[in-house]
Amino acid sequence: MDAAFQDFYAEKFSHCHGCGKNNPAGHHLKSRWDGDDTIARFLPKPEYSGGVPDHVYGGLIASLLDCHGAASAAAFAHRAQNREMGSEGEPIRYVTASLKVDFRRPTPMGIELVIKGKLRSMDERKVWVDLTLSANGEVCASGEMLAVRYRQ
Ligand SMILES: CCCCC/C=C\C/C=C\C/C=C\C/C=C\CCCC(=O)SCCNC(=O)CCNC(=O)[C@H](O)C(C)(C)COP(=O)(O)OP(=O)(O)OC[C@H]1O[C@@H](n2cnc3c(N)ncnc32)[C@H](O)[C@@H]1OP(=O)(O)O
Repeated sequence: MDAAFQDFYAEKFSHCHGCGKNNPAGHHLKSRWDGDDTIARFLPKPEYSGGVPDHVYGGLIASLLDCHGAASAAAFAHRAQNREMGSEGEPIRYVTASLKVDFRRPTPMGIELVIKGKLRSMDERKVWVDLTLSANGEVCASGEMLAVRYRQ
């Protein structure tokens, strides 16, 4: 499988609980291109249940949207410069400044979740990403993210 966007994060920035490869207890979310959009797949472990065992905890859903959205923002910004993540030159890094999540229906446990990102708009320093999290082809949560380019 192609490398994921997160595989190109510098070692020192790879400790995120949601997506850092250097966090042994983390989720290791992996985001990739899906045409002009982005996609990640994730199967939650049973301990991430919500109020009932067969529904996923909302905090995990927000976390997946957060990590996928921030990685997608970086990828969209690279493509806008006709580059790919990991290409030569200074990496373009984004952090989440704002994330809105709408929980539309309970997210079932035991089913691979599909997280998608779509570029809404971009300016010099900000990227707005529309997000969805689906199970069995049904959107269970949607989100809107503002990611801001990280200056350090
Ligand atoms: C800071 C945490 C660092 C952690 C990550 C480290 C490095 C990142 C590097 C690479 C990425 C690689 C790995 C990342 C791993 C996981 C990522 C997963 C996603 C996350 O989990 S990431 C953690 C949660 N995330 C934060 O921990 C951010 C805390 N925060 C800040 O560090 C600052 O807040 C920052 C940098 C966002 C901006 O600060 P700043 O001083 O550089 O710039 P400024 O405030 O001027 O904002 C510039 C323009 O954005 C507008 N703006 C800002 N915030 C807004 C909001 N909430 N709503 C609407 N507009 C907003 C302003 O209004 C202005 O707009 P305008 O230019 O038009 O006036």
